[in-house]
Amino acid sequence: MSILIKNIKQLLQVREQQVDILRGKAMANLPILENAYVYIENDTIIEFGLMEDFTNIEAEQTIDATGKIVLPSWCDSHTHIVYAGNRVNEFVDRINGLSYAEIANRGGGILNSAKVLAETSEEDLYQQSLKRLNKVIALGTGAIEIKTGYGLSVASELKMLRVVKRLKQESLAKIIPTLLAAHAIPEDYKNDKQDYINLITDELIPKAADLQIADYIDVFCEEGYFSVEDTDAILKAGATYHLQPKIHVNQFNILGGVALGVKHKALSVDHLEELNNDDIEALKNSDTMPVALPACSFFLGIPYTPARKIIDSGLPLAIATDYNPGSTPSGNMNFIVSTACIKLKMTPQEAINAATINGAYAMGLEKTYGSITRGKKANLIITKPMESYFELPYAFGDDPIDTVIINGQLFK
Ligand SMILES: N=CN[C@@H](CCC(=O)O)C(=O)O
Ligand SMILES: [Zn+2]
Repeated sequence: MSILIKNIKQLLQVREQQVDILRGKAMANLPILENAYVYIENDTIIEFGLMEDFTNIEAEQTIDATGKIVLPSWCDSHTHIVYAGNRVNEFVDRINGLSYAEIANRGGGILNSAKVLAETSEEDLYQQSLKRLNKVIALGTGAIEIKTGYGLSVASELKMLRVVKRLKQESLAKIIPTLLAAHAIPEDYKNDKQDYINLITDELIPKAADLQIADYIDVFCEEGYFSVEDTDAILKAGATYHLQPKIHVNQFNILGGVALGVKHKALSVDHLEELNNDDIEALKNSDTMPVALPACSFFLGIPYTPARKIIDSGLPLAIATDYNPGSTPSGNMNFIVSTACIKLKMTPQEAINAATINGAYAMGLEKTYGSITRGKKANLIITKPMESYFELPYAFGDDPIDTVIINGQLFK
């Protein structure tokens, strides 16, 4: 199958040379071609350029993108989209004054999702998750990380990983599985946290590694969940099985998880709603990507990650949805890009870089996704007609997308 997209008003994120990561000031540069074309064959970007340099290419399908913007599909590097049911009652409880922590302390929160997931068949869990996955692909996401963490037992965590594996096999989108068994202390272990940690390090990690069913390891390093010492032990066990960390840190409290993540060569440290100078210093001269999750801040009413401080310190930044039933029941990357501009004070150029190339980096996919580069995967968004790409973040809450191409195939 070959597709030619012609008369593109603005072609965004055009990189002649491979770029792995954008840090600091480099995030302000979003390379664009005005009045351009892209040619794809099967699942690969073959050629692109200006219409004035276009010499006829015979394609099986030609799309006229007059007045429209084309860009690489979004790379969402942090989600929990495999879950069962929802937590809409807790949403109402929070409106009525309870905090996220108070709900969790009453046995709600992650434990509530774990209980429902345990009672849900694997097939049902797959179908519920597939619906969400297809919804976010139609919203422009072409590569997505999916975490476990609502299993909290060997059997249920493996059930979640099998569901992610099936999504990965059956979807056109690129899917990256992460083992987040250390998401909360299960009810049965509430007085024996160490026993649960041992179960993760001695049983679950070796099993997941043996099945080659997880690419990364995650821990929720937070008061009331896993301490820095717990996180250290779990990441050490993960390293034995070559599972690189991508961890939840600094969502509510600064415990020292950022420096710990850097010490363990984490691919990313995510959340960072709370961040101090020691954290910034720890991230300098590292290859760890800070990841902001602005929709979580929006939904919970907690501080936004200080993106300006991060970028102005010369660090890179990625943005992701955190799609999950408790703190972010939305996987709309278009909204994330808007929120990054409106609330994190990122420019449209920085936000789009954070949601494409840097998002790809935060999943280890920077060589194959995240930019319009010859040889990369043909995952593209064609927008509805607009004056300029600034309208993408500006018209927040709109669905700006006309067509989605995933792996060289028309999805929407
Ligand atoms: N903070 C930990 N995990 C999720 C929320 C999980 C939940 O509430 O179900 C997050 O990233 O926000
Ligand atoms: Zn999360």
